[in-house]
Amino acid sequence: MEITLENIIPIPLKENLEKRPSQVWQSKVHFGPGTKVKIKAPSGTGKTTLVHFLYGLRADYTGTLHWDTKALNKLDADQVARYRQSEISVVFQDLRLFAHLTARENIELNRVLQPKEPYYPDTVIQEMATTLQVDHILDQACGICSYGEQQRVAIIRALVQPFSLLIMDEPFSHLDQNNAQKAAALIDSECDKRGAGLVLTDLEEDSFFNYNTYLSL
Ligand SMILES: Nc1ncnc2c1ncn2[C@@H]1O[C@H](COP(=O)(O)OP(=O)(O)OP(=O)(O)O)[C@@H](O)[C@H]1O
Repeated sequence: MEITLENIIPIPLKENLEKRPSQVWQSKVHFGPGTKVKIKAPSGTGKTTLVHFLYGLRADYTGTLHWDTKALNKLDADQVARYRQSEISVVFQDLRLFAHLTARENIELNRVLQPKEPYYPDTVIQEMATTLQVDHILDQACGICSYGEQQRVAIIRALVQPFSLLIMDEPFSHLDQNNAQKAAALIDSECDKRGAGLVLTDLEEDSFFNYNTYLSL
């Protein structure tokens, strides 16, 4: 899928935006397959706001946001659900895991929520968890996992479904360099396997991916 933003202004940030330039807000921007985009911006400039707009969770903006050729606000609930099942995957900054479900159950929900076959067999959960060193907490409730463990579970959850665009909001904020490197390598390989695009927001620069584009907010 392609996401196109045209002249988007978040209503809560409108006054601030009049004081500073941005390469995303009040511009025309495309996100789509095959392109890795890094959005580096200081705290409070709207990274999470942007991710919520892109995923269709918030619409308190002016301007237009298209998923492929349709304005997001013209898609019905079924169409939005289908995109989220098979085209767009996300790692939220606040992760949005179910605290009372185990790590495996959280991941499994995403894996099986497919109209046809799951993209991957369930054995892939164990493989990815071993790669990211969270296999020992797979059967533990997410609510009692450390934030860094939960972050890796949320990353795996995003990777077990099909997608052509992966959006991640500060996905490595609680990972040490070694674990962030492993997670990035797994993400990179899963994106390349699907020919998918990546949009990653963060406070700092990183060398985890070969970004095609860098944008400021
Ligand atoms: N639903 C909302 N309604 C009104 N204002 C909001 C809403 N969500 C966020 N804001 C405000 O918009 C600004 C940007 O918030 P946002 O969480 O998008 O920033 P961020 O760049 O992700 O920050 P951080 O790096 O600290 O996570 C903040 O000043 C915040 O208070």
